[in-house]
Amino acid sequence: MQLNCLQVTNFRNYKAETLVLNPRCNVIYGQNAQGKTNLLEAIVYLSTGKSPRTRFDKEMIRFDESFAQIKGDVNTRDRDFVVHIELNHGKRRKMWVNDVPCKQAGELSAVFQTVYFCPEDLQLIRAGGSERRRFLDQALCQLRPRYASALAEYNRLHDHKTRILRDSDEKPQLLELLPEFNSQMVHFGAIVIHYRAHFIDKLSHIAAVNHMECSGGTERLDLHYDTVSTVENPLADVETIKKQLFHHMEIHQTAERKVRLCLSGPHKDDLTVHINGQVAKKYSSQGQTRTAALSLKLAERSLYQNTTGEFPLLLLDDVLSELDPQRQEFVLNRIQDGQVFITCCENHRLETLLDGKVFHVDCGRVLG
Ligand SMILES: Nc1ncnc2c1ncn2[C@@H]1O[C@H](COP(=O)(O)OP(=O)(O)OP(=O)(O)O)[C@@H](O)[C@H]1O
Repeated sequence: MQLNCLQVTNFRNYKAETLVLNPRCNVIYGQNAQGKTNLLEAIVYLSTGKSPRTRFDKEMIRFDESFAQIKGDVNTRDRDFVVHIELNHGKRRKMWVNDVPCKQAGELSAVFQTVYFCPEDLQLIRAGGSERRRFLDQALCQLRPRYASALAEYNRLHDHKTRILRDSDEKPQLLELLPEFNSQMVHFGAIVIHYRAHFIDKLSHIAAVNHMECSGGTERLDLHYDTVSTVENPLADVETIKKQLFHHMEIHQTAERKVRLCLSGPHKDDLTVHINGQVAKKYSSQGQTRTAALSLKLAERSLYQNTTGEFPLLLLDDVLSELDPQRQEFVLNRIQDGQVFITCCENHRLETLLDGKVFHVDCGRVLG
């Protein structure tokens, strides 16, 4: 899969730019704050309908402009697609694939997929469970449309149930709706757990191999899926998970009403990471954290390739300069296939190493 051409209009600090891209490697270089990450953000947004940096679409519209557009010419499964998104202040965004309007962002991921890696991804190992859930969700939503719709439905129900519990003093009659909410949440929650478990199962094997190799054969990486305690085997079929999830909700009903919070369901899931038997979040060094985050992201990329037969676009935002020579070598060896985008502050040896094209970015202009 490859992005042949990217057009941005009024996107972040870009007025109107068109980049004709290399099928292998595209190096985007420039001083700080010139617009390198903005271009990667545009590509991620085009493939997922989500920005890796903000929840608010309006932030991506150029200051003092009323709209922004991103357009990409994509080739995948030997077919050409034009993916197009328009953002407008005060209006819903619009998305098209080959001029056909899209209802959901998942329709974009059906055309092309991206794996984005930036220095903040160290938080994947260091931060709380929400960062790792975000990683799982972002990866699975691109890979499995059924997961994306089950998750959206689950989140909608969860928000609604949270409001009912929160406002239960003022509107106690709404508590009568909870059994219906619980049964719906169990239905969609079981699908979410099922997909997460299978994804982590496959990811853990590839990530462990990556980590072992990247650490020079000295470190063992283990991933473990932590979900609702009554779910005995998250790899089981959806019906079995449903029953066990339902049991958990039942035994937490009274407590939920008391603390007015949703205490049961996969919204509290986590992916625990161990390095040589120790919890990475607590004990890993900077280097181990970087290696583990890298191993996970590159495993995500391999998994896409195993599932779809094509490599997703790999976007490396200012990460190589943060890595020591051994890890740089590891990354560069791993990305000899598929299309890659790399941002950096200097036009260094990458172009020759990976046989690609270099774009110099300066004040929101692409100088070629
Ligand atoms: N909506 C917007 N309209 C106009 N300019 C914006 C908008 N959002 C961000 N910018 C500008 O974009 C620039 C940052 O771009 P970006 O994050 O791509 O930089 P970068 O080249 O990746 O820098 P660094 O190397 O420091 O990471 C800033 O100057 C910021 O003010």
